[in-house]
Amino acid sequence: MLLTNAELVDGHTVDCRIDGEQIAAVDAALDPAPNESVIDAAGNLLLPGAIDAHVHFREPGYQHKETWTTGTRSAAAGGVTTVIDMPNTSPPTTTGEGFDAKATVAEQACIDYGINGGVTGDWEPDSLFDRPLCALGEVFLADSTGDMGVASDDFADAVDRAVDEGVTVTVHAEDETRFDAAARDGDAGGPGRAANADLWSAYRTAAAEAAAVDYATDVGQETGADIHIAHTSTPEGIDAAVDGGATCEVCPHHLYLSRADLDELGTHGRMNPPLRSENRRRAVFERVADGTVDIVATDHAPHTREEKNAGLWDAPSGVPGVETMLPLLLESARKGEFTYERVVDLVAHNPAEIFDLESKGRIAPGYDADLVLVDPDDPRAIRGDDTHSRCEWTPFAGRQGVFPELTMVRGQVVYERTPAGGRGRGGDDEQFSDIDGENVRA
Ligand SMILES: NC(=O)N[C@@H](CC(=O)O)C(=O)O
Ligand SMILES: [Zn+2]
Ligand SMILES: [Zn+2]
Repeated sequence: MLLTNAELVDGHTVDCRIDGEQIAAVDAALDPAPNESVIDAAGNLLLPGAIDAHVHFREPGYQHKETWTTGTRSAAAGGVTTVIDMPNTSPPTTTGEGFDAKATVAEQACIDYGINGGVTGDWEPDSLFDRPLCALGEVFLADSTGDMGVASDDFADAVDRAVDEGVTVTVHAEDETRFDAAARDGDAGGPGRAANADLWSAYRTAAAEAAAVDYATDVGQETGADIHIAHTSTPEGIDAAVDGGATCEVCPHHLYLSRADLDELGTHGRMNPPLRSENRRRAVFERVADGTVDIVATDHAPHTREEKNAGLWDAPSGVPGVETMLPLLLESARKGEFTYERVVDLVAHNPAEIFDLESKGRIAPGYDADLVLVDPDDPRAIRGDDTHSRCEWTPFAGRQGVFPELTMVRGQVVYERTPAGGRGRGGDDEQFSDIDGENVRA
């Protein structure tokens, strides 16, 4: 197959030949071979498929929130060709058996994936490390969805083990002892007392993040482990990660939303770590734009609308995001808030490097043909009803995103939007193919 006249983020216009699952050649002009199928990509930007290094696809255990089928379709429609799935499912991915249960359902994936191993007081590292794990984590230094918070000793032991096994440790860094209990208990959300969603941000303090990042990076430096700090939400947390020799990620919700949005979002804006002040959001944005932050990943954490509509203290934490990450970043690039090269670093080059996805993340001969075509000048409104996640809502409703025209995984078109039926999203003009996603470690 030949993609012709595609523009790369460095401004070059190229033809790209795909042979089977890999990119065979990238050149200014390639002649189609007899019988070679040709896709004219003139006017489109050609990007490496995005790697979302932090998703919760909920299966096994919580299929009413998301499944591997709905989660990976949502990913494909958003230009994500590889995901790394987190262990807080049921059973949790903390034993060999737990891993196998997830590996079986993950075969429904229509994009490629990695499966992480989780750590709890009673995890079974021996059987777990027998399996083709992508990384360890997220290891929860504070409770979040799934109540998998670990004690410090267990964390340190797990990091030791990860060093022996040569895997990266992704850390959920919040220190519960630094939460502001008064913010919670001052408005316990009891009968008749509506708890304001902003109290979640007041409760799970910014200081709790920086303290936990310091702790995790200390353990990392003592052991020589590769520590990756998940979903950093504050400039202090990012700077602590960098100072401590760790890599870090920022989620779209901490880039584009702040406490100022909570009036509108209500409990749908509750996640861990929580939304921060507009000042902190801007400082986080700067660190993403200037390259301080290594990756953007979504922490795609779907819950049903019904679940999210419970009172503040009862609603589960987490927001979906796998489908809107690349579109939001491309819209920022379109508006000049950062460069297209930066976008590709954040969602392709850097995650591939951090998580040792050797055949992924680049448009070059020999790499997997995980590719996305977008019309960079055609943003659309984001709507919950248009997304393909089972939860069918998004905290980014009303914002603009630049969505893929076509997404390809290892040379197979998995998602395509055809202009024929008018170019609205979510209509008959979208097509998915049920290709067989593969475990990146298997
Ligand atoms: N981020 C969240 O608020 N929730 C995540 C868990 C997590 O990443 O902490 C979830 O699985 O729901
Ligand atoms: Zn987390
Ligand atoms: Zn998470």
